[in-house]
Amino acid sequence: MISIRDLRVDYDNLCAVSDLTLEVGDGEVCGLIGPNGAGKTTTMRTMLGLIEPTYGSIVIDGVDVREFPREVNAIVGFMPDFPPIYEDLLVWEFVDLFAASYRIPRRERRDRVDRYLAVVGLTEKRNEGIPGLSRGMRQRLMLAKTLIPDPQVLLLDEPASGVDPQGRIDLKNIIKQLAGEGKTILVSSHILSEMNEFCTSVAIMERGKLVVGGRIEEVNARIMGASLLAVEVLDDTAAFLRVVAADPHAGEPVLRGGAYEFRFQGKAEEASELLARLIGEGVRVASFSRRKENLEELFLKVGAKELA
Ligand SMILES: Nc1ncnc2c1ncn2[C@@H]1O[C@H](COP(=O)(O)OP(=O)(O)OP(=O)(O)O)[C@@H](O)[C@H]1O
Repeated sequence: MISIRDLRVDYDNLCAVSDLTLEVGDGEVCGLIGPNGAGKTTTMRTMLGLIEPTYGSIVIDGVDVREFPREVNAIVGFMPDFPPIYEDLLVWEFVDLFAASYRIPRRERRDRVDRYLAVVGLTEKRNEGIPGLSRGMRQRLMLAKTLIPDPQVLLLDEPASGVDPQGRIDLKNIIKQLAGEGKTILVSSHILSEMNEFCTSVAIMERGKLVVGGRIEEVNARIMGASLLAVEVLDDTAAFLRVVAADPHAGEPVLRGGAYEFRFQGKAEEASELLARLIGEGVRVASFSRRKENLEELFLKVGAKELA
């Protein structure tokens, strides 16, 4: 469990994180999302006790980071965005090196190394050299290394950055599996498209501040509305606009690429009733589609300050 309260972090004159309150429970994957410079890395480094906060508290699994930074290090596994990697080792040797640094006895090490290579899907690469690994495989190797001490909490800083699409799917599945085992995971990204598939909650940061946060469904319901409707009408736009304006679930239509788009807070049945009313009023509907808004659109909106 991660619990951050009223966190503020300053670098000299720059406030990198301000008023950040965030909770991530066991078995949860929280997506820490924001553009470059939003404060994601600073937040993670502060959670590790590497940066002293100006004020606020961070408690991880009941341990206060400020008071007991060493204890926190035993609970948290951190994977930086571009971690150093020793090129002249074999895959298993790299993980074994870290197992040795955690003083895991030699006889237990082999099992431990093989277990985590299997978790990250690198068993087949066990005896290969690191230079031959793709960026995605390197990230998985770093994850195996991070998992060696069996941390309850994982902080993954942009793990998918520079990774190809298949590599991202692999990472996503591994993260899901780890959450399924009850780990608490905070994963940062500025690429949103795949985050909504495996995160249980999101915290969207912009210039050090949390702009929106909460469980994915709540964020969907609160901010994005249930769905987005796109309707293409042939002629009678006035009648169309009148019917939509009278619908309690519909937001204001905006003409985009020949179709009117608007947020719709109702269910599928209510969307279907709206379509029936439009047709009943003589509006010639050429197309009518309803889709869920995804996080990427939310992020664009957040960036565009539409939520103010
Ligand atoms: N060591 C430092 N000294 C001074 N300013 C810093 C330092 N590290 C980061 N910053 C500044 O703090 C702000 C937050 O940076 P941070 O790296 O936490 O953002 P981020 O969301 O992780 O971005 P990125 O995706 O680029 O890593 C930025 O304005 C950055 O320039």
